Amino acid sequence: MEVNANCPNGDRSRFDSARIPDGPTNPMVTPLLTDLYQFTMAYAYWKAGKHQERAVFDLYFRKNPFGGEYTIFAGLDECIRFVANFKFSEDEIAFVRQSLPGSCEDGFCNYLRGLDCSEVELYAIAEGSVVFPKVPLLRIEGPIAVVQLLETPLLNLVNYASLVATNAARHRFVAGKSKILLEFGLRRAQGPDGGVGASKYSYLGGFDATSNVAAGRLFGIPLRGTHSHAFVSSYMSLDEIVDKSLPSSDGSSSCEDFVSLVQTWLNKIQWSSAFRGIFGETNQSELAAFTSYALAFPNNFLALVDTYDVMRSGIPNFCAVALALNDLGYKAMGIRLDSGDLAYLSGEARKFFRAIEKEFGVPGFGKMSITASNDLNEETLDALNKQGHEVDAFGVGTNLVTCFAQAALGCVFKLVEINNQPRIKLSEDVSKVSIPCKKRSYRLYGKEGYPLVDIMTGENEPSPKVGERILCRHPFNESKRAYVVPQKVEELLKCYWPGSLGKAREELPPLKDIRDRCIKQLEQMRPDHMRRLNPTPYKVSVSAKLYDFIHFLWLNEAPVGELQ
Ligand SMILES: Nc1ncnc2c1ncn2[C@@H]1O[C@H](COP(=O)(O)OP(=O)(O)OP(=O)(O)O)[C@@H](O)[C@H]1O
Ligand SMILES: O=P(O)(O)OC[C@H]1O[C@H](OP(=O)(O)OP(=O)(O)O)[C@H](O)[C@@H]1O
Ligand SMILES: O=C(O)c1cccnc1
Ligand SMILES: [Mg+2]
Repeated sequence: MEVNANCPNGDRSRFDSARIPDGPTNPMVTPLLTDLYQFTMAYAYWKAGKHQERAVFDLYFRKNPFGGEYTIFAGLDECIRFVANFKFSEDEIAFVRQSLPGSCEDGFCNYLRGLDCSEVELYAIAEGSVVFPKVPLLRIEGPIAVVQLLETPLLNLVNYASLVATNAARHRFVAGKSKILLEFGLRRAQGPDGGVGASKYSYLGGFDATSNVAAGRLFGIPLRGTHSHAFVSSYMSLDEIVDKSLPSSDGSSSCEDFVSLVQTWLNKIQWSSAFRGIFGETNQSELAAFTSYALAFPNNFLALVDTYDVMRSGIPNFCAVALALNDLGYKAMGIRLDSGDLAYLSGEARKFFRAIEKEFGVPGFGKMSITASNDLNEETLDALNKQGHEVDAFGVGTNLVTCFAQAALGCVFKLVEINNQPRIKLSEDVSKVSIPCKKRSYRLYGKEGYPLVDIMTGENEPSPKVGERILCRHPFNESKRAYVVPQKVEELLKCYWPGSLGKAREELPPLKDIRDRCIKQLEQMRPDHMRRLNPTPYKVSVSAKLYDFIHFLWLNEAPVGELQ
């Protein structure tokens, strides 16, 4: 048995045989990363001798983000790493002691000293799943005081992760499967954790790569990048290039003056009848920058072409360098556009590349990759699609990582049972009434293979069966109900942390597998749930028995008003 050195409890045999996960990626994620009121409540539970009472909490959200009808669940891996390694240090205990209002008894410090999550069980939907409002993403059971302490960190680990994964999935949906999506947001992200989290969860949600080197190292996300305007404008002239030699790609020969070869090609393009009148003199400092970059990366030459003038300078300069590389057996990668009308410029660039292919007989030159960036978001991607464009890859930063279109997901953590007694939270706003009881949830699939409905049942109800008709009821609206004969039934909540129970525990899959799951699940959804404009809400329901129980409890708990 392989166990992590940070095992939260000296007695490792108390944990199940699966490996204890490493601690959270961010070392800031400690038991103190919670709200003060969780500690004051824990103290009060302890003082009242109530801290060991067995509680069940659900973590769920109430409304899908970005005006859509689906959400991607992300952050589970970090939640389990946190729970598995939950343990207070002496320093932390001392800080809690001094932070609690009034005096704190020694007994509470001793209690914190022995505290871990060995008595906690955590059930969850698989990370990367498509999920819907009101259905618990996590169900956490355990002694009320410790589970209460977990509320804020678990919400913190799930909320942004799921929001940005959903944002990424939505960008992927608009861009289409065939496009490359690059996450470029680190410089604009909400601090270091925002940046690293954005890279991780954008990849999970369907992006192909990130520019964030730390995220590449931490999570194995493919790294991609181009160069910036500073690189282009840092060059003054071709004279700056001292070492001009470049061996051919197969090493059989060497070009002693690559700069001259580039200039020869630029002349050829300039004087060819196909390009006459399109451009005159190009910017020579830009040509120097491109040439220099090609000398450094002959196999990966990609140029940012909008520093001076895309069509009159950037594109012809790029083509001259690419053709010179081609002479030596190298294939240039392409260009990046970072300003202007990206539909128009990508179309013009494509025409230019095709004309080069034809004029100089270079097969494949017309298919040169075009990357676009600059304040992209779902709307601009959609607008570009409608106009028609020739972009192969999109670099998306600010709007993706800051989730500019919606700041937070709004997951909540609600007590649904204590000491086997179901609890409900009432609200004037029906959508905010919690669904009581320790529950199971299932996804029911229809004839066409699409998920039809998610249904929650009481813990001890029999599970829905394939081919057996079941009544699915809207949790709060009496008139909304439907019979479903499922063709496939998938139980959603699986045990990811059994505490010291001997139960089997779900493995935490690698990020790449979580991403694959996300992509596959999104492809399985009925298209009308996915469309951007007025998508159809997915049905979330409860069993007839749970429906009756919710309404019984509601009436029981709600005081009857008196009219005067
Ligand atoms: N064809 C298009 N349709 C819709 N939006 C587009 C199109 N092309 C570009 N955009 C978007 O329009 C905005 C253009 O940005 P902006 O007005 O700042 O000018 P710019 O060309 O980027 O100039 P700058 O050199 O200052 O960056 C960006 O958000 C970009 O994503
Ligand atoms: O626009 P975003 O989606 O955030 O994508 C990342 C941007 O960051 C870089 O430039 P930066 O914004 O630093 O400078 P610039 O816009 O002035 O080129 C890059 O050239 C992109 O434009
Ligand atoms: O590699 C790039 O082109 C890049 C990286 C980060 C931000 N903008 C662009
Ligand atoms: Mg910009």
